Amino acid sequence: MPENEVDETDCCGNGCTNCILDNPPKLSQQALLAGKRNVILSYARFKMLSNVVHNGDEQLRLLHFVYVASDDEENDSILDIPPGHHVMLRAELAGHAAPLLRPYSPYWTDFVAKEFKILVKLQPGGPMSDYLAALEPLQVLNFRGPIGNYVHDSSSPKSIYIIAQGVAIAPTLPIVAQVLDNEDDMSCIRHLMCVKDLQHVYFRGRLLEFAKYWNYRSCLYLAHQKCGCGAATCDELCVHLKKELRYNERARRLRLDAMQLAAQKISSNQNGSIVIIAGNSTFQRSIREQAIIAFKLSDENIYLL
Ligand SMILES: Cc1cc2nc3c(=O)[nH]c(=O)nc-3n(C[C@H](O)[C@H](O)[C@H](O)COP(=O)(O)OP(=O)(O)OC[C@H]3O[C@@H](n4cnc5c(N)ncnc54)[C@H](O)[C@@H]3O)c2cc1C
Repeated sequence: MPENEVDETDCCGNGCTNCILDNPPKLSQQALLAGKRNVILSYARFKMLSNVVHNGDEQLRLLHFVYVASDDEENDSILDIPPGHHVMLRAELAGHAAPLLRPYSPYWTDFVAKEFKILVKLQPGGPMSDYLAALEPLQVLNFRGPIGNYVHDSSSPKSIYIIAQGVAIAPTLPIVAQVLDNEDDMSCIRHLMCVKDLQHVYFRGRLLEFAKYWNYRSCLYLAHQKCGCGAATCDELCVHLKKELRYNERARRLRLDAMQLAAQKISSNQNGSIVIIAGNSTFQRSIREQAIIAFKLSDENIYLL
């Protein structure tokens, strides 16, 4: 059986937007070109290198994994998880008759060293969360992928609107980096983060590094941020909010809606626009509707991660 083939037992049953049954792990173009094998196409063993608390929040963990080769394996492989794709974690847990499957979206991958990192928000009482919370370095887990349908074509520059909710900012980072790291890519990015307040903005330093590029701009939408100005809403021009922001950070104390999205419209004349939405399914549905109103886009230009 081809190593990227799937059957019903590969589905986690959570109704993911990009279910593995509709998006089986794709053969890697880069691996084919390099004459190498992508190690993660069927379940592969990955050793955990670290399990680190993020942003001072015990419920948030940065997990780092490296591929474990078998003793007789030749060194003819790579790890290709393209931006915007996720992987499936399979774990056999005590008290569960069948293996437990949960998808996770890497925010960093090393193609040659065969390593990747994920940001995990532990869900209270969730079986995979309990398992991951207690994981010690050197424990070995099984992952498979890459799963997804987002493809970026650098030869056709676009206006790219990336809208992320909370921790789902993580899988959007490689999508941004893919554009900014290629100086021939003329695409322009608007990276819009929807979070409760500034405490819940993750990878803030990384966003500021991105902001050095001419074709990138971000904005934080803070639905419940308090501000000394006492007004119902304000933005980075407010002296009180500005004190809480880092250099050049842009923020609005309100929810992102169609009107706010339209105000983020990129003025340059690109080959069309796409919208990428990362977050839970309720968020994806709601932002998709707002994006259709704001940018008059059709469904094929909207990617849900
Ligand atoms: C494509 C995809 C990519 C994902 N990538 C990541 C990732 O990179 N990092 C990450 O932490 N999680 C990610 N998730 C969610 C992850 O797969 C698990 O659902 C999560 O870790 C909880 O698993 P669990 O077994 O502990 O709890 P479950 O038994 O699945 O859930 C326990 C409780 O938490 C609730 N819950 C589960 N997930 C969420 C959520 N996101 N927001 C609010 N409530 C929730 C459930 O409704 C339930 O009440 C992704 C999900 C999808 C579909």
